[in-house]
Amino acid sequence: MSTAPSPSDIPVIDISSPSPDVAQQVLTAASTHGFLFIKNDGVTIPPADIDAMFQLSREFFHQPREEKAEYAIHSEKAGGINCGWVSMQGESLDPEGQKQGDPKEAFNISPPQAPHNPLQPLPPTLASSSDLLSRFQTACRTLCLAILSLLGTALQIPDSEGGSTYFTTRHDPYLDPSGTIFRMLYYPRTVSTSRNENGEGDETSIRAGAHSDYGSLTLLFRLPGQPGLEILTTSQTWVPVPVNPSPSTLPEPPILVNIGDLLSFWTNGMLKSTVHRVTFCGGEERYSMAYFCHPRDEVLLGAVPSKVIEGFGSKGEEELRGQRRRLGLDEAGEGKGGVLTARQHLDRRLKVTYGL
Ligand SMILES: O=C(O)CCC(=O)C(=O)O
Ligand SMILES: [Fe+2]
Repeated sequence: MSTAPSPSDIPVIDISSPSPDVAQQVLTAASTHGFLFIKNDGVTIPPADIDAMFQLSREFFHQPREEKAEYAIHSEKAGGINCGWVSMQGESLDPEGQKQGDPKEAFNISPPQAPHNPLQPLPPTLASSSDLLSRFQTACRTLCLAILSLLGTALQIPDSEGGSTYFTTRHDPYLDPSGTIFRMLYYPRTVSTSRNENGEGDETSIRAGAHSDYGSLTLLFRLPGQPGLEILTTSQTWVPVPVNPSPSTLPEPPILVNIGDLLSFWTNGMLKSTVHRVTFCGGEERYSMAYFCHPRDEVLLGAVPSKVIEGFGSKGEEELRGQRRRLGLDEAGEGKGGVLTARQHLDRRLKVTYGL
């Protein structure tokens, strides 16, 4: 009897010497867990920059509310549709499962290297570290492209269709705008007191509601001693994902990567866009950072030309059905048959999240 994969099986993959074997390891993790750890090589995303980014995040979120509110998301000063500051309870990642929005704050920053994006005005605390911010986002992008290239290799996309560059060329922000966004997250210290009749915490014990990510890949940075992230396994149980799965051998926490909805659609459900959430787990203040990598807006999410995906066949259907349910696509009768563009998919998700 096969057992459901558990987060303790999420592999730590060293991609510093890319090879077909490494590519296969990435594909296997992406199609069983939808999550994988990438060993931090100390160069692509220097640990010192990760530390400096967390320090910057602390400084920013600890400022008085007015300083942040000036750049509130959807305000004129925010600088773009999904940019700027999200206040406590300003966002609901699981609108059906939660009465209130998530008890967290966020600040969304658009890519620095996209010439067609209007320059996003940043609050002084962040603007004074704009070099660090740009460098960090560029490094995140480099890592995402390396992973996308490995996926192209493992899926054996024919060279005539772009081979290992199939995904990377579709992510080039110089050609078109994209939904790529970098997000700093702050979960203030809060005491969860609500219990239901079974003694279980209700939705107030949730810091970020159950959701899957919207883009193609997400890089997630967390801090040791700040747990809370959980993934929903195929046996429908919530299991924590450690910050560092092998602290004795890895001095630096590896970088957590998860597959988003777009890559799942694109691969006919072979890659898993796994549902995850953040729980209180002690209720101390918590910081995290997420780099949401998206393809260019106009990219069509039709089938990727891959014999590997064809061979996977209908096994991805359940994954796709779950996604459609989460997105309300079946109920609305939307999106059936037609191939969505990356932007259409993102707009749909943002509408639900922010009630736009
Ligand atoms: O804070 C975390 O650990 C996860 C956040 C997350 O899943 C998200 O923002 O999409
Ligand atoms: Fe997420």
